[in-house]
Amino acid sequence: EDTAGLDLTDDRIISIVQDLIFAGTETSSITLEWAMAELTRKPQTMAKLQDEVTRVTNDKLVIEEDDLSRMEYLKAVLKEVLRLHPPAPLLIPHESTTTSIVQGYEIPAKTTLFINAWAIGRDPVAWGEGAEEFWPERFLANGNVTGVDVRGNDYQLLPFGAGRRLCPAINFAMPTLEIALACLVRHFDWGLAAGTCLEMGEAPGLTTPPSTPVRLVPRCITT
Ligand code: HEM
Repeated sequence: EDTAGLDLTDDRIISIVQDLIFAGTETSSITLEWAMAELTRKPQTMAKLQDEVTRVTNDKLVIEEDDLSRMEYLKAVLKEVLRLHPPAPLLIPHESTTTSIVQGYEIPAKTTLFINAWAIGRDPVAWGEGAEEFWPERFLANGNVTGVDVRGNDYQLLPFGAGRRLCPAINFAMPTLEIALACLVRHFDWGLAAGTCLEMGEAPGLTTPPSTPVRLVPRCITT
C-alpha cells in the first residue's frame, strides 16, 4: 500500500491474472494450430522439420530447452508461421502521446493507432515476390531475410509488437512453442481425416484462428 499510488487490491490481482491467461493461451494455441496446418499442407517441410528434431534429440524421447539451440529449422518454421499468421493481427491498440508526422500525414496526439502486423508480414516490398508462400528457408543461410527476427527490431516482422509495449512474455512464449511443436512432430506423423480438407482462411476478430478448426489424425512413430 501507498507505494507509487497503485495498491495491489484483489480486483487488480484478478485483472492481471485474467490478462495473463487471455494474452498467453489463445495466442500460443492459435500459433500451433496454424503451424500444424501449414506443415500438413507442405509434407516436404514437415519431413525436413521431423528430420531435424529427430537428429538433434537422437534417441531421446523427451525434448529439453537445451536442445532448442540446435534446431534452427524449427525456429525458422515458427517465424514463418508468425509472419503469415500473427495471432493478434492488429496487435493491441496504442494511443499517440504527442502530435507527429508520419510519411507526410499528421497524427494528432491522443489518436488510437492500430499496427497491421498481418499486412506488413505479407508485404512483397519487404518479403519479395513469394511473400504469400510458406517458406521457412527464407530465414536461413542464403535466404532473402536471413537474420530477421520476431523481437521487435525488424519492423517487417512484428507478431509480438515492438518498443516499450512489446509482449513481455516473448522469452517464455517462443521456447514454449518450440518445445510443443518439436514434440508434436517428433512423436507423430500427421494427416488429414478422411474426406476433410484444410481451410486456410482466418476467422475475423482480435485474434485470428483458422476459420474452421484444424482437425488432424496423429500416428505415433516413437513407440
Ligand atoms: C505466440 C505467442 C504470443 C504472441 C504472438 C503475443 C503477442 C503479443 C502482442 C502483439 C502484444 C501487444 C504488443 C503491443 O502492445 O503492441 C502482447 C502483449 C502482451 N502479452 Fe503476449 N503474445 C504471446 C504470448 C504471450 C504469453 C504466453 C503471455 C503470458 C504468459 C503473454 C502476455 C502478454 C501480456 C501481459 C501483454 C500486455 C503487455 C502490456 O500491456 O504492455 N503473451 N502479446
